[in-house]
Amino acid sequence: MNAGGQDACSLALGVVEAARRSARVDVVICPPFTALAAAAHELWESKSAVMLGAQNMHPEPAGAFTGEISAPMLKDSGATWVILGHSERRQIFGETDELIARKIAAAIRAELQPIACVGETLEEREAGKTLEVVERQTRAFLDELAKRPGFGVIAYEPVWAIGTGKVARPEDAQEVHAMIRGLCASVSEELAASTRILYGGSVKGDNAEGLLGQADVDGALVGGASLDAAGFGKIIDSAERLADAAERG
Ligand SMILES: O=C[C@H](O)COP(=O)(O)O
Repeated sequence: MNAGGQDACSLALGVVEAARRSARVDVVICPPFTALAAAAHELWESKSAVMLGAQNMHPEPAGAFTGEISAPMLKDSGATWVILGHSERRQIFGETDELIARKIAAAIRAELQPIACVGETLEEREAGKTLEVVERQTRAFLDELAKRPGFGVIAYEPVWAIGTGKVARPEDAQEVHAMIRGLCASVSEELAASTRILYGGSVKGDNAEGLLGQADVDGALVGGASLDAAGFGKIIDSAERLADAAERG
């Protein structure tokens, strides 16, 4: 519930400018529902390659679900992506693995690209259960992602790192990302090769390169730092530098 209305439009335009410096990085902005249509208009007017996503949706396409937003409604607003299973949805609103899998299936059916989130709490990490928890959460929706390899992405967001300023060490993020990649490979090599796995949790301009430089970290899901276009631009620049270096070998 940040940057609604006009804030979202000026922020979107700031991101559009920052993204123009990058030729290789895919950028998606996910404003609140109420700002989707206005942000879509700004992106269209500016002829930007920046894409638009929402932060949640209901699994049913229509019906008596007062106050909910469906995949077709998001598409009408101009969104082509949707974040699903964010830890705040799991923790505050009690969303289960099963419900999140239904939402992911519904998004794919509606041609919306899901950003499927997983991640352990501090308690689970301290109990040594990180890999077990993330594996359970990932397995719950993997068959849905496998129906369209490369269409959806997975975001690993340790709950203790979200909005806290406590970023995961790059090697710790890599360990979890490698496990998720392995789960994808257990379904198919195509799924493993084509699924982008993002890291989220206190990503900022000054720590992005270390995280994005890990073998299985393909991108970032950015919260707080995305509320400032200049700061977000530094993350895009880091990704661009790494992509450039990879291309040059
Ligand atoms: O939705 C964004 C992620 O939860 C990360 O948030 P953060 O970058 O503020 O830690």
